[in-house]
This record gives sequence, structure tokens and C-alpha cells, in this order.
Amino acid sequence: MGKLVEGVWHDVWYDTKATRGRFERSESQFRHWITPTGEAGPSGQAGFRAEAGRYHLYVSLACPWAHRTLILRRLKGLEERISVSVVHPVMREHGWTFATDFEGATGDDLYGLDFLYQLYLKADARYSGRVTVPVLWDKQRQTIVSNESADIIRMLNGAFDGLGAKPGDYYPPALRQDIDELNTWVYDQINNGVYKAGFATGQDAYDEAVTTLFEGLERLERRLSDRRYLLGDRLTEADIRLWTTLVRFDAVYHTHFKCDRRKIAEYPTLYGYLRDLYQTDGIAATTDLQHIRHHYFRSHPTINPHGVVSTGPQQDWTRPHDRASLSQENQV
Ligand SMILES: N[C@@H](CCC(=O)N[C@@H](CS)C(=O)NCC(=O)O)C(=O)O
Repeated sequence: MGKLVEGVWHDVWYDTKATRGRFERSESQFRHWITPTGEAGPSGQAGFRAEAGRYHLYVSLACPWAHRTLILRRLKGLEERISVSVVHPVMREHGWTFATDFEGATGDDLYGLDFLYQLYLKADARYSGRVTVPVLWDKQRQTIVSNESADIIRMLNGAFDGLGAKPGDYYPPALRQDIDELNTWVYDQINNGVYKAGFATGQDAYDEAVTTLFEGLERLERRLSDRRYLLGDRLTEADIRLWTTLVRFDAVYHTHFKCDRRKIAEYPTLYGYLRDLYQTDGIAATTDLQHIRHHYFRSHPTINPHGVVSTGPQQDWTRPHDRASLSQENQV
């Protein structure tokens, strides 16, 4: 774990002293957009036109934010158009590495680099900030388009439709306002909530985070009891963003991040929803519990000093879920 300061790597843990034990996630800094024509998107510069073979995703299979991008790439059928490199799951003194001694860790397919921070330096030799996944890389301009998963999934959703992406709009105009509202609290209470609990270095900060997290889960349990997806009959990005946290919950957050009031398997609705999405359109193939478990248990020595990976619950996500009966179209 570390960060770059004016182009120099420093091995430092998150500083929670200034925030009274609270973990605060820093903002992503590369915020350009791929668009169908290459015109500028909502932020950043123009010049990133959607083209097959031009862009590359750097991901960790462990990371819930990177996982969102792999799911959208899959749902939109972009595997042939956007290539992927997978970092090693264990992130220690050099940050994310391209070591390949773990099944599924590919190394850096483009440049043969050793560490992800070297890729950030290729984009900006004086970069200061955290070195995170996912990274959407432009092979043509040799720079980072975006390191913000929330933006990357929207690009994958819409920018490649003219290049033969699979149909399906996971951020449809009519639902955008509702999706944005949901995303805001789901991010704060759930996606980032587990990290706020896990990385808290004070009792008050932990208590606050874990209380808010479980209030959020209760609220979702109620919401999903009478509709198949968060926004009704239609799978949207809001589901994908929630799901990458739910699928890691019992395997790591429950123990490693002390989110142990309840397991997702103890919420009948949320657990059915978890299995429903797992069984949807190849999403299972983007999910790698070995990377997930080895990353968390072995990358945070302040939480788990010996890096022992726990055995984990034995759950079968291929079991039936019966969520389809909640769809309006199946209720007439
Ligand atoms: N806001 C970013 C967050 C990405 C992020 O924090 N990724 C984590 C992995 S799960 C990371 O790379 N952390 C490295 C670090 O903080 O040094 C996004 O959604 O893309």
C-alpha cells in the first residue's frame, strides 16, 4: 500500500489521524471520457473516440470497483474490443504489482511493467496520489483515460454501441435520476461503508460506519422484497454497483472488515438477489473468490498481520432463487 508524490513512490498506509480514525477515500484524478465521436464528455479533455482495440482495462479481480467494469464489459459483449490485464491479488509495499505467480494474474500485457504505479508515471511523470484500479488505458495516446469506475461503466454502457456492442442500456435516461439517488447512498453506506468499518482506527468511527452499513442493508432487504432489481424489472448499473459489494460480504467483509452483525446469507431477499445476479449473463465468470480472499486477507497487515487467509463460508450461489416471479411481467 502506498502512493506517488510528484512521481516518487512512497510506501505508506492510509492516514486516519487527521480524521479521528475515519477512512476517507480520495477522489480519482483522471476523468476523461471515451465518446462515440471523440468529443469531450462530462469532464476532462476531448480526443478519446470509441474504437475497437484502442483501449485496455487494468483491473484487480479482487477489487469491487474494478469488478463493476468487468461486468459491464461482459454484459455489453466488449471482450474482443477492450483487452484486459489482471494484477496480482496481493497488494503490499509496491502497491498493485504485475507478478504472475497466482492463477489468473496476467502480468502487464502492454508494456511488461512490474508495478501499476509505473503505468501512472507513463501517463504523468509527476503524478501525486493513490495508484488504484481500475485503470482505463488508451493504447494510442499512451495515457490514462479514467481511473474512476463509476465513469468507466457509463462509457462501456454507451460509447461502443455503434461498434457492435450488445444491446442493453444499464443507465436508461428515464431512470437516471432514481439511479443517481440510489447510487449516492448505496456508495456511502454500503460500497464505501464496508471500507469505513474495516479501515476505522477508532471505536467511534467503526461504530458509526457499521451501524450505517447495516441500516443500509435492512433498507435494501425491504426494497428488494417486492421487486426483482433495485429499479424494478430492469437490471441497471445501480444493481451492479451494489452487487460487487454483496458478493464479497460473507467471504471477506464479515470477518476481515468486522462487518459481522449479520451475513448476507441471513437476509433471505438479499441472498436471493445475490444469486440471481450471479446467475445472470456470464457475471459468474467475472467473479473470482480466490483473488478476492487472498487480496483482502494478505494485503492489510494492520488488520491481519500474519496474512493468514481464513477458510470462508461454503456457499452455493448456483442454487435457485425464484426472483423472476417478482417481475411485473410474470405477475399477470
Ligand atoms: N473511486 C475509485 C476507487 C478505486 C479504488 O479505491 N480501488 C482500490 C482497490 S479495491 C485500490 O486500487 N486501492 C489502492 C490504494 O488505495 O492504494 C473507483 O471507483 O474507481
